[in-house]
Amino acid sequence: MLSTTCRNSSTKISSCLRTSTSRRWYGAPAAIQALDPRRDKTVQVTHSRGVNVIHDPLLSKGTAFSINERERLSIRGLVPPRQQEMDKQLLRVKRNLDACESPLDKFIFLSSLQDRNETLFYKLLIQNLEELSGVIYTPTVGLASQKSHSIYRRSRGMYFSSQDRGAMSAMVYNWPHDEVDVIVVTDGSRVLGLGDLGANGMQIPIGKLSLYVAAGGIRPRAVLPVVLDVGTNNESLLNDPLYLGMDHPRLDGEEYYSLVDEWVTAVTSRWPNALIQFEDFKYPHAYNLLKKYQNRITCFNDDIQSTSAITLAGILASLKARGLQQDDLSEERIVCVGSGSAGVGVCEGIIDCMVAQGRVRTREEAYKRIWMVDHHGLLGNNEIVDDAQPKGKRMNELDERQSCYAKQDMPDCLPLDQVVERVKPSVILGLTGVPGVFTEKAIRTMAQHHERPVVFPLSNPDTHAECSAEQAFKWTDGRAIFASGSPFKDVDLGEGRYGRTNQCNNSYSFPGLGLGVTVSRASRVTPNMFLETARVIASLASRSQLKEGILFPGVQDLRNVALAVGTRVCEVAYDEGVATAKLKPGELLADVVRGSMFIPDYVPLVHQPY
Ligand SMILES: O=C([O-])CC(=O)C(=O)O
Ligand SMILES: [Mg+2]
Repeated sequence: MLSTTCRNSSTKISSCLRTSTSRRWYGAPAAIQALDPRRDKTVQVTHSRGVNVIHDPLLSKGTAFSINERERLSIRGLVPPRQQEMDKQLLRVKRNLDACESPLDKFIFLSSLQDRNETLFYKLLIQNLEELSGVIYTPTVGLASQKSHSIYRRSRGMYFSSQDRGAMSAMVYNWPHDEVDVIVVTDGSRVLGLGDLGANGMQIPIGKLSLYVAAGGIRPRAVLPVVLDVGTNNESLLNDPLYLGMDHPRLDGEEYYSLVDEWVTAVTSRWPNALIQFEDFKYPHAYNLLKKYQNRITCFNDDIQSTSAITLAGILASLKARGLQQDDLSEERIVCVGSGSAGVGVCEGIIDCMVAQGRVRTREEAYKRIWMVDHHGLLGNNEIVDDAQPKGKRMNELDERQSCYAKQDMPDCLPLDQVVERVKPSVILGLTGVPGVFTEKAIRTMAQHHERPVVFPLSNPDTHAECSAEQAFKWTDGRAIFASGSPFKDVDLGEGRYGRTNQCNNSYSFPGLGLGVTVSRASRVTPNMFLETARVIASLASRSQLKEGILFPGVQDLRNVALAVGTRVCEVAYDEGVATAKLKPGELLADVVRGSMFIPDYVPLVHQPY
């Protein structure tokens, strides 16, 4: 467990790392260092020349090629004569970006920059992470996904579709890079809270992987965004002549699972060490795939597991903010609205934590602390007659994961307002994808019973949040502890007081997780990695920040958060015996992790003939 004594977020993160690594040290993984020319800041070697260098976003320096490089790489005369360093380039791209009128224009501009010059793109992104994560990631990436087929410029990543059956093990060799550390894959069936967007879902893996690089320090050439295009049930996309995905309804059942299986076999045969992140798969496919693969390959599901880690971190931090014991979650009364992959995943993480804290004896006891509500109402007992809903309406739809939460002493399908009235929850979580589901009545009722009600509308993008920050603070007289999946501005409460908003998004958890898994070359992603991720993040805000309702460091600090999480995940990997990177004694683990993080600086580019 990391230190909880530090004060401000950046000193806190670094001293947490010291505390963490003082327990043990590991040597630098020589094999890993040797793979990346950027880590030791020496040179980058390429077989390419001329326009192939200028047009390769991983090699291109735009106008920053030196005279020497221009000569040796045969690009003399192919770029303007003046050599311009990165600071000037940054000035130009930032000005152009600021001139874009809409967030979608900014998205298109940044995608084009990423396609021209990844080093510059990542420098700009890291320097402006808070502002730009809202463009390349939620909320704007949601709009960009909806419009992806009409704003399409250039392909990024790989598509595997229903017409590629039998060809996938060959297709994976079409990807130009032998080293792939992280793959983010979606079938586009539940893109954020926006539903089925088919092949347009590609923008999500691209955005996630941009954060893997910017925050998690994974190398740009070692990431692979993937869409499994199994069709779409989105009629308006199917009828749109510009749509770029397969024009048939979604495959399901055996047809679906065998296609995913062919893909998993193909990618793991070419890149056996890569971490696979399943993203935005609809329930129950998300769970079925996780169950099938989590003990076979290095993989996890972002919406189930890393959303769970950050939400747990938020609840743990809120305990401290409310002057309660962080190591006792079992006194909380939690209403979770949403029973899909994220809802169930978040609740499982909370249950795991309650059990790990040793305050409940069994999981059954822990389930009693969570009331789950779906679009029908409470998951309750359909034997208890309630006029509000016809008896037996929904119970048989629940699977074994959801039915653990069904309350035997309350009527099934009880509406949210009545659930809140009866339960008097301290925490309400929204994972529905349905905007406005948190009613004024429900939140006001919470505020009557709790000094600081914890209100987390977590659905993305912001237009799909269960309530806005403004509503949460208005309905609680400014007393809410508020966190949302997508960013909301702090709310001016008057008289110099502000309602502080937190972004409780898995972007706080997955980059560090991927970093730790990559550096340790963990063969499995284990439940403890998520629990420890939550604990690390929950320990990062200072006492005074917590008092104000600030639960996490800001988005601008995501790189430091990833470093703290990555270090802890590495430790867990070695402790649990799943790490496979061969380490020699000599360095602190935190230094190894920090030293492995990609930094977007130009290094001399050297041509090497084949
Ligand atoms: O992408 C995000 O912002 C968080 C996430 O995984 C989701 O909402 O599906
Ligand atoms: Mg997601």
